[in-house]
Amino acid sequence: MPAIQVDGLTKRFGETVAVDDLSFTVGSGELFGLLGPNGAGKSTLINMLVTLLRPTSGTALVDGHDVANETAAVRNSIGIVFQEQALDEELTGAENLAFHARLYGIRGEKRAERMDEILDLVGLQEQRDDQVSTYSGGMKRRLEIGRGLLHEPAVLFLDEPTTGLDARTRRDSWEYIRRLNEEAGVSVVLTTHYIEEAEQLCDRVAVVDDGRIAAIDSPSALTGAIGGDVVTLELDGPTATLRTRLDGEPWVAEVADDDSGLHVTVDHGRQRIADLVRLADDAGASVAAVDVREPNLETAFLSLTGATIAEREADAAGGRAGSAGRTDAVVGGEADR
Ligand SMILES: Nc1ncnc2c1ncn2[C@@H]1O[C@H](COP(=O)(O)OP(=O)(O)OP(=O)(O)O)[C@@H](O)[C@H]1O
Repeated sequence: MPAIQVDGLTKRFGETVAVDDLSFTVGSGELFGLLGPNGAGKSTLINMLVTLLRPTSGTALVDGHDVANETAAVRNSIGIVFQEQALDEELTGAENLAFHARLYGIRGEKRAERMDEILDLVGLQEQRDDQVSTYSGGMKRRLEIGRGLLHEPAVLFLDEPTTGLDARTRRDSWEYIRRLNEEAGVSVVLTTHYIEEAEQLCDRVAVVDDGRIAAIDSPSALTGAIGGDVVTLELDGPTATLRTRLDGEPWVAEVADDDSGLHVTVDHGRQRIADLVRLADDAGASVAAVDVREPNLETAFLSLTGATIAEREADAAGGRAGSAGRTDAVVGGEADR
């Protein structure tokens, strides 16, 4: 049984289509990422999957349970870590876990055992009796992740799990997330707007843009699909002859030009620089500068959506400033239906 099966899932807020007719499957045991800029619809999607928002249309099964009418079963099958921290800072790490375990009806010896396992898994055994207010940002995040795993959920949802952490702590967090995915055997669905996080951590990534999935595949397949490196030649002199010559070269996959220069797509860009400079010389154009961009998820995102994540976020910030319509209380009124 897949961890998640989504069919035609849609969520509208008035005129805004936050999630637009999505269909995809997350395999059991998979570490699955939703990558997209702020405002792409990732949180809305997650909130429907964890039963905090009712879909406008479409269906979603989590661990085989329907999010629209098997709310309790879905909630028992999942762990959630939200963007905003939700720990009691006055309590110790162990007390935070114990409180949560009680909520889930985990009692007696079982509770002590499970807490021990979790504290080992997230590397907080030594600090279990320290007050959470003394924890670093990374430790707090690990405690929250551990808490989400206490009741042995089939699927763990992490909404922007490393936002606000410094680069080093972010990398450490990836280690823990990978470990719990492997050791605890839990399927993980995380949202991120960090390209590197999706690339380094996820088995498969859905590129989400404007409520839709632009592509879904492993990071290497997504980057491979753009095909080759892009060598940009900044040129002095006419470029028409050079363009024609390049079009005739079997090792050149594509040529495009704009104000910044001639963009030549080739395999192994660095090894082709000498050839490109020679061809330019022969064609009467001299090369003022060369730049090589090797494909990564950032360039894949760009080629799939026509903009970088940063550009999309700037657009969204502009749009948001202009509309006062958004209510941030995503669960408002819908949580306890
Ligand atoms: N409760 C709401 N009421 C009205 N509009 C909403 C609501 N929640 C989200 N939206 C809109 O739906 C779109 C998707 O938002 P969503 O929060 O899901 O994006 P996101 O990718 O998760 O970004 P973020 O990381 O900022 O949460 C945005 O245009 C947003 O303004």
